[in-house]
Amino acid sequence: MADTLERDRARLLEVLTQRSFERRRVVLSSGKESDFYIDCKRTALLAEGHYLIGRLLLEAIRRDAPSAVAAGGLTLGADPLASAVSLTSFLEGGGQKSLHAFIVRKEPKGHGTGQWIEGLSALGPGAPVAIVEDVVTTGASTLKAIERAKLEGLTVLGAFALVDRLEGGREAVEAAGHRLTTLFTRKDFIP
Ligand SMILES: O=P(O)(O)OC[C@H]1O[C@H](OP(=O)(O)OP(=O)(O)O)[C@H](O)[C@@H]1O
Ligand SMILES: O=C(O)c1cc(=O)[nH]c(=O)[nH]1
Repeated sequence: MADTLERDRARLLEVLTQRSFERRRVVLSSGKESDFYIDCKRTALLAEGHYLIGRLLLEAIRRDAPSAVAAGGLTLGADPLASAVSLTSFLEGGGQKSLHAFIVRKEPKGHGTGQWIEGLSALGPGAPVAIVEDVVTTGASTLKAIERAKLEGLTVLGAFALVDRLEGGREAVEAAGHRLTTLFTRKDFIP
């Protein structure tokens, strides 16, 4: 099992490097400029990437937040991650141990239900959840998901991201009292 997870981790890094990592000038979500970008969606929306992300994020959640009953995060980056974790948990045994997925909107839905979180109705009040994220830069998006989940009555056990760009996001999330687990850091892409 440990061997296959290690192999999956190496393969996910290979796919992210080939498909998602680019050296180019970009403006980031925070408004900061950077000379590289990691578009994790390109990997997460590939069949193989979706599979690998599901396996590896679920394993991290089971290890660091074993009582989580759901995984979700801020749309859009987190959407395929939450889906992958949820599907994988069902395929790996289903039943009581599977994790539901949820999606935190950036703005509340402007009509209909007006809700902030899709998938909330499947979760009871105070339900323990894991926040998932693709890239952590300043940590603002992760914190937005955490704060909204808490405001909607969920209990946040921790955040789980694919890549930590090592630009202060971990410190911000931890300063707010939350644990952050990441599969990779910028050093895996720029040694
Ligand atoms: O740690 P931060 O400084 O918040 O930056 C990281 C966030 O930025 C990106 O999302 P983006 O805002 O580009 O939105 P998208 O997922 O809808 O593309 C990425 O998916 C993270 O959520
Ligand atoms: O900070 C961001 O906006 C950001 C950085 C990055 O490498 N990838 C991404 O999707 N967003």
